[in-house]
Order: sequence, then C-alpha cells, then structure tokens
Amino acid sequence: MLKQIDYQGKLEEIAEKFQGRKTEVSKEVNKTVQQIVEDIQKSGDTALFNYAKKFDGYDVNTSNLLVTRMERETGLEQIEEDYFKILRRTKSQIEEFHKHQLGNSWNIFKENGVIMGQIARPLERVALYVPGGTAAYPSTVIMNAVPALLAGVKEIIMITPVKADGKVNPNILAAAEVCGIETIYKVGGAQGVAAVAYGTESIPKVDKIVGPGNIFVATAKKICYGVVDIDMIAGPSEVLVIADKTANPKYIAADLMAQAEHDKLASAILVTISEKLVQQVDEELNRQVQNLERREIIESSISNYGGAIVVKNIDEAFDVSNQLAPEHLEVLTSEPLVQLPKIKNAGSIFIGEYTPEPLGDYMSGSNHVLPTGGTAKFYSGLGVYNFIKYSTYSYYPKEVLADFKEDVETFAKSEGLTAHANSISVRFEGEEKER
Ligand SMILES: NC(=O)c1ccc[n+]([C@@H]2O[C@H](COP(=O)([O-])OP(=O)(O)OC[C@H]3O[C@@H](n4cnc5c(N)ncnc54)[C@H](O)[C@@H]3O)[C@@H](O)[C@H]2O)c1
Ligand SMILES: N[C@H](CO)Cc1c[nH]c[nH+]1
Ligand SMILES: [Zn+2]
Repeated sequence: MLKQIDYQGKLEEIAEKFQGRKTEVSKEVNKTVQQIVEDIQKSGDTALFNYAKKFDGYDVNTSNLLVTRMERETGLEQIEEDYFKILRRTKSQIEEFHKHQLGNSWNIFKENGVIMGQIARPLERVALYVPGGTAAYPSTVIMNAVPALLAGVKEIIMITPVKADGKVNPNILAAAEVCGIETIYKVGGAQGVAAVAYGTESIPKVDKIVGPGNIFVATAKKICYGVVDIDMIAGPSEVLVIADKTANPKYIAADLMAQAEHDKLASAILVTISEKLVQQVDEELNRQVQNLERREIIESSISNYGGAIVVKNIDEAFDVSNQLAPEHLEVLTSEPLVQLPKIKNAGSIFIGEYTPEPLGDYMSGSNHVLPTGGTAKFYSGLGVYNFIKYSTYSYYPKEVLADFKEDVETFAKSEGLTAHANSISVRFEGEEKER
C-alpha cells in the first residue's frame, strides 16, 4: 500500500510528487464550483435547492431549510448522557487552550499627550461549516464554535449538508446544543458556502465562513473569498510522520490510516531514515486495515496520495516536511521535543508516541480545523483570532501635530497629494504670522 517515493534530494519538486494528481482533480473541481457559485449568486434559493437535490438527494425548500426546535429535541432524545459528558469535556478542553488566544486590545500613552492603540472587536455574523458528506463531524462543531464564542461573535450560524431523509445527525445536534448554537441550516457543499457568502432569500449573508470540508467546500471558500472572509483552506486531511529507527511501526501505520480514512483525497506520508521501517509500516498497514470499516477509502488515499520517503538524516526529514507543510505533523523520534525548533511549516504538531494525531482531532485542546495542501506555509489553524478584527486609534494634541506639520506636508507633496498637505496646514492658518 505504501509506495516509496524517490525525490532525489530535490526539495522544490517534492510537493509536485505528492500533489501532482491532486492539482488535476482541483482544476476539474474548480470549473464545477465556479458554476455553482455563479448560479447561487444569480438565482439564490432556487439554485441552492436544486443543487441540494442534485448532490445530496435532499428535497429542500424554504420551510425545511432551518432545523426546528422540534427536530432538535427529537434528535437530542437519542443521545446518551455519557456522550453529552464527552462533548462537554471536549468543549472544556478546547476552551482551556483557546482562552490563551484572547486579549489583543492595547493602548499607549506617550509623555507628549499622544494616545494610540488597537481595539479588538468580534465579527458580527459568521457561518460555521460542519462536514456531513461521508461522515458526520460533531467534533468540528465544537472546534468551530468555541473560538467564535470566546471571541464574542454575536450571531453564529451553522451549515451542514443532509441526505435524502433531511435529518441532521443527532450527534451534530448534541454538539451544537452543548455549544449553544441554535441556528442550523441544512445545506452544505459548494452551494452551502456560496449561499452564506452571497446570501439568498432564506439564508443571511455572513461576514466570514470558517470550517473544514471536502475539495468542493474548500474550493468554494477560495472562490468566495473577498465577498466574505474565510479562515483558511481546510480541505482533505493530511498527516506526515517523521520517524527514526526508534519509532514503533504499529503506531505509524495506525496514525497514517487515521487521516487516510477521511477522504479518498486525503494524504498520509512517512518520512524516515530507515528503509527497514518503511517495510515494517507497510506490513502493519496491510494487517491493521483488515479490521477497519473505511478500508476502501484508506487504501485508495494511501496508494494515490500517500507514500514513504527515505532520507539520509533526520535534518533532511524536517526539510522535506517543511517543504510539504502538512496539516498534521507527528514527530516519532528519540528526541521529539528537542527537535521542535526545526519545524517551520505545519498546521498542528504531535510530539512523541503517546500524542497520536486523533487525540488532537477530539480532545487534546488544540484546534482540528487546520490548513491543508501546503497552505500551512502561510495559514494558521483556527483560533479566536479568526473571529476578531482590529481597529487602530490615535489621538494627537495640537502642539504635537504642529511638530509633525512640515514633515507630513512635504511627504504629502512628494506624492502629489496637496489636499493631504492642506488638511494639515489649514489647521494652522493665520498662526504662521503670529509666531
Ligand atoms: N482540514 C481540516 O481541518 C479538516 C477537518 C475535518 C475534516 N476535514 C475534511 O473534511 C472533508 C469532509 O468531507 P465530506 O465529503 O465528508 O463532507 P463535506 O460536508 O465537506 O462535503 C459533502 C458535500 O460535498 C458536495 N459534493 C459531493 N460530491 C460532489 C460532486 N461530485 N460535485 C459537487 N459537489 C459535491 C455535496 O454537496 C455534499 O453535501 C474531508 O475531506 C476531511 O478530510 C478537514
Ligand atoms: N482530522 C480532521 C482534520 O483534518 C479532523 C477530524 C474530525 N474528526 C476526526 N478527525
Ligand atoms: Zn481526523
């Protein structure tokens, strides 16, 4: 299952080796999604309902788009108290971690009387995307909602796709209940993203869309960016494991498959200094996969978008990983903590053999909505900061402005902007003579 990739030490080509086929898929998807977004923009609900029927088999209309209180209560009746306990424990773990991301307002009082600062304000209305295609993700409800709630977002709406029966998975309803999210629209995919980006007759336009999804969702977010803000491109899941000879092949295989089971477009990559380990991991993959339910998806994603790279030394392993900028990076070496500073690009890092990535998917405390496709080079994972915008402010007394008068006027004139210069000089009109 695990093919070996020889990249011949050419770091720049490494992403192409893994992402080449994905890029082809993306081009096709781009066309489809562009059309969906245009249709929603032009025809609103009519297009939205047509696409929900076409892709999800759901006969949606204005009266059953929003989850009702009755639907919520019926769904919640199916949930055991033990499951609620796990959801509440998860929420508190996520809160504890994300609280550290609060507090970005500040001000300075200078001795000359100038006061300046930055005011952090929550966004007004955001949409949380919760995937619901091949699996239901109650964990994603919590990962999306907690930072938005901590930031103080006033209006939080959730969108998630439903199948022909029109029912939102009860576990998703339970996670929403634990987070106090009551507005849930039964739409998803590219059409759901476009609906909240542009607004339709039944769905309000939002300021920002956050949350992960498959390639259609991720592409729609990319296309709608600018009309709304987005958190990042959080597409099909990825894991990269850096392992030395001390790593346990059983754990590596298990962790590669954990991400591979998300999507046929998911990728799972091993980078190691040991050829023998690659073989052992492959044997483990073939053994463990027998007992897993999503075997077909796992085998497909690992064969097509996964693989193993054997490097000369551990530093080279980190170079490869930094080049690929994986969503999740596991470091399974004899000194994983010491090696932390070598990591430049990764959405979330899992250190040592008892911090398996799935712990972070659910309960470690860090967020699982993370950048994919190499975008961890410039995007961060979801956090409170995604729901906050900043306004700067300044107060200058007259005598300090007078001190800057000539410099600002000269600067403005150097840009040919005499009205800018005038805005300063007019405040001192008539005073030149007096001085
Ligand atoms: N990066 C992250 O942070 C992160 C976190 C969790 C999950 N994920 C990813 O989220 C994804 C979840 O995917 P999913 O499919 O289960 O749910 P999803 O909700 O993302 O997508 C399902 C929707 O895709 C649309 N769709 C499916 N096939 C289509 C087609 N041929 N043409 C147009 N639209 C189509 C449908 O509208 C459907 O409702 C996985 O890829 C998983 O790896 C990523
Ligand atoms: N691994 C996913 C992020 O790529 C998150 C997730 C949710 N549930 C299980 N896993
Ligand atoms: Zn996962």
